[in-house]
Amino acid sequence: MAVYTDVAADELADFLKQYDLGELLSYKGIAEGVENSNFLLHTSAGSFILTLYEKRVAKNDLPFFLALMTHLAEHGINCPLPVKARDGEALRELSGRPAAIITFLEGMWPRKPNVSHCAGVGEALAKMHLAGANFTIKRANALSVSGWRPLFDAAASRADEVQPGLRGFLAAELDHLSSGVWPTDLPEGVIHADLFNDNVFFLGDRLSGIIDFTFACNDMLAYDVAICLNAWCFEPDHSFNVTKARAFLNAYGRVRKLTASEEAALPLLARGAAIRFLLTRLVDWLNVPPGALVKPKDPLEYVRKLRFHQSVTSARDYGLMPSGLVA
Ligand SMILES: Nc1ncnc2c1ncn2[C@@H]1O[C@H](COP(=O)(O)OP(=O)(O)OP(=O)(O)O)[C@@H](O)[C@H]1O
Ligand SMILES: N[C@@H](CCO)C(=O)O
Repeated sequence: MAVYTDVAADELADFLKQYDLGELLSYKGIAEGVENSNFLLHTSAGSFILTLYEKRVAKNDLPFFLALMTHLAEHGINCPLPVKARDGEALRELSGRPAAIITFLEGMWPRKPNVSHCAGVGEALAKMHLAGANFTIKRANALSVSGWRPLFDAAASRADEVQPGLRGFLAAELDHLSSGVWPTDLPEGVIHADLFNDNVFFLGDRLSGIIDFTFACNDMLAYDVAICLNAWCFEPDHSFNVTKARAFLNAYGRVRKLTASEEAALPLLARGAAIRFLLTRLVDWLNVPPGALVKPKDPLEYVRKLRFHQSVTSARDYGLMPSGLVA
């Protein structure tokens, strides 16, 4: 998260009068993250996170995110719970933004993910996919293939300022991914769609919870797997770590086995996931709002990752044995 919209102390104290959360003791903006404005609140009832939803979040989608967290928590996934105000509603408005308070989750996100973290994420992702199976509200993925072209159009004219040749590289990849190759017949369900290391908390080596459902949607389950390969299985120098990928995929497969079609589609899905994050990062890199407390993420990291996936010929390169045999 970040802070794009500031909240004054008296405004926040007034806002909290709508809840049974006691008295506001202290609060501070959270600089981490890039999407929404977030505050850590300490009240006489405990610690909470206040989110003001910003640019990429459509207000109509908020009931989906809030209901999903409740559903997942009821189905054994450790994630924050929306806090309802006295009128029974969790979704409100503050400083002109849609806003919600969620419960605080203990733990730390891993700054340097290791193989054991990757295995933990694989298991948790598969459990989340199973837990989401009977969630009835639907939300299409606004950042799938048809959502990438507008991002490209918004950044194209300045892309070469970030890296010479980037515009042509992105255009060629987008043309490929939108030429009819993108899978349409893989198993679908609720996906997190942003399960990066800063959205997974650990207590020691044990995964303690998952946060940040603001990109969650219905899409191919294997696309979520591909997002995690990008987010968890590369080193700081952006080289691919097949040991981490194998640990992640095997742990996922022990809970929910990937089908042969899902395995075969992984290289393509990983390319799609890489361009999705490359494009949102590029747009954000070129458009930092003046005065915002935010550190934009490096888009070029995803150029390297995308080039790697372009060189992959089968899921074996990600450490999977043929037909899902555990390595
Ligand atoms: N429920 C929670 N419990 C404890 N800490 C939280 C919780 N929600 C958010 N945080 C803190 O706020 C930070 C940013 O949160 P979050 O990832 O939801 O923001 P974001 O703007 O959507 O970020 P991004 O999409 O870039 O990951 C987290 O890394 C964590 O430190
Ligand atoms: N997790 C994303 C930011 C939120 O979409 C990234 O690292 O680019």
